[in-house]
Amino acid sequence: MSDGTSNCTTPSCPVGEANCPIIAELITLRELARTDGLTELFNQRHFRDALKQEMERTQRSHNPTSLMFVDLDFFKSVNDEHGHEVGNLALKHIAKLLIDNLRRLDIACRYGGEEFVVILPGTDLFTGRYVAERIRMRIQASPVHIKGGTLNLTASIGLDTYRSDSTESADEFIARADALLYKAKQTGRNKVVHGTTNFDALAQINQDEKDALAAAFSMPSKTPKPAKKTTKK
Ligand SMILES: Nc1nc2c(ncn2[C@@H]2O[C@H](COP(=O)(O)OP(=O)(O)OP(=O)(O)O)[C@@H](O)[C@H]2O)c(=O)[nH]1
Repeated sequence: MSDGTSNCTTPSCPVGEANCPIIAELITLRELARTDGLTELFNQRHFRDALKQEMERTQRSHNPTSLMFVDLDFFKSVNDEHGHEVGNLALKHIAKLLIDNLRRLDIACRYGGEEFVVILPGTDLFTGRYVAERIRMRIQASPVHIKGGTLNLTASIGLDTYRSDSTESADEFIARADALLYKAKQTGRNKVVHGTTNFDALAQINQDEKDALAAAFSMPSKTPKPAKKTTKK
């Protein structure tokens, strides 16, 4: 996971002390200011800064940036049925699952409540769809272990991509991805709803490349072949 510090300078001690306690405290404070206390993911404030930075990078490099909103389904009932502490445990479980299933350079944040947001640098919509679908499936397949049993969770995901020909602001990009999450909620939950793109480019990706991509994300790339029948002797 990216530490998102590429545009931050490390403060140095004005009198050159090697283990300066003030600088150590400054660094800790800076970490706290951008971290969500419960999940230890980045907080919304850091998310906005990081997103702007990645959008600028897209403009310079022409590499797209994808944005994924992940919102747990019916989370209120988790709190209502099991209590706030179990709800907190579930949020921490999801944070860890995100970290475990993303690249180091992806930027996972807690947007607020039971809503998470992930910036996927250098990721087009096609690849983003694999990532989002994998996250959705992993959440569904990874129950939270609680006292006396397990707790099954699902999430709805909205996904969209910012390209170098886009002229929108960070707020507009956020609103676009968030609207897709809303659509996922409205149309049944536990699903990924993504933006539209010119998928003509995808026609240029051959099946081998699609298979490699699918394998990297542990996703089926094509309809599985029917299993061969075995004849019992
Ligand atoms: N345990 C815990 N619960 C939280 C926290 N932040 C928000 N919540 C709860 O998350 C729940 C969100 O409920 P809703 O906004 O109704 O969403 P939902 O029940 O997930 O329904 P949908 O999103 O429509 O599927 C509320 O009960 C909040 O109290 C937190 O830090 N800890």
